[in-house]
Amino acid sequence: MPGGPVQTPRWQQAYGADYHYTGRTNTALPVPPVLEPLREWVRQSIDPRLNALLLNWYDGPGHYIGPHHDSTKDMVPDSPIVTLSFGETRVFRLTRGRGGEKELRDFEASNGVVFVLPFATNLAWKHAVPKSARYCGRRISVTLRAFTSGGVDEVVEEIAQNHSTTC
Ligand SMILES: O=C(O)CCC(=O)C(=O)O
Ligand SMILES: [Fe+2]
Repeated sequence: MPGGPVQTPRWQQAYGADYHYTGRTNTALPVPPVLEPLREWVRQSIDPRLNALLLNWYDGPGHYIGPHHDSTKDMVPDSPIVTLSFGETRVFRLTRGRGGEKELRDFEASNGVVFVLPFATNLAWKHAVPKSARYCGRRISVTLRAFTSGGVDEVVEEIAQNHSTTC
């Protein structure tokens, strides 16, 4: 159904800035306090421009994300995509090319691991978190991206304005 709800084989929620992917939008909620320390740590340790969060929950063998490039619409040029992994260990897979020419790199996304995907790598390689019958637990990934507009600061500003009183 064009523009209507679509099944996603995992749970997903954006915070701070709407997240666009494959023609769809995940509408953002304000960043909850529980995620602020993660956002701050990533901004201080990796890149202060990272302003938007996306959470993915993978529950059991049926949940996955297929090979894709992250959309760079509204993304700050040359900013990295950072992924924090929590819970069940999964494979984070990079692929490039097709058929016999296909290159594949698997990384272990275990609890507490941080991946930094440079902007150019996202353009050159697809990434995926494949499904497997051996998964029985839950993995939560927190990804951070830098968007030129609609970032966390604007959301915070908007909330402040909506809740400001004149008296
Ligand atoms: O869960 C992950 O590690 C990857 C998530 C992802 O690729 C995405 O949200 O675009
Ligand atoms: Fe992605």
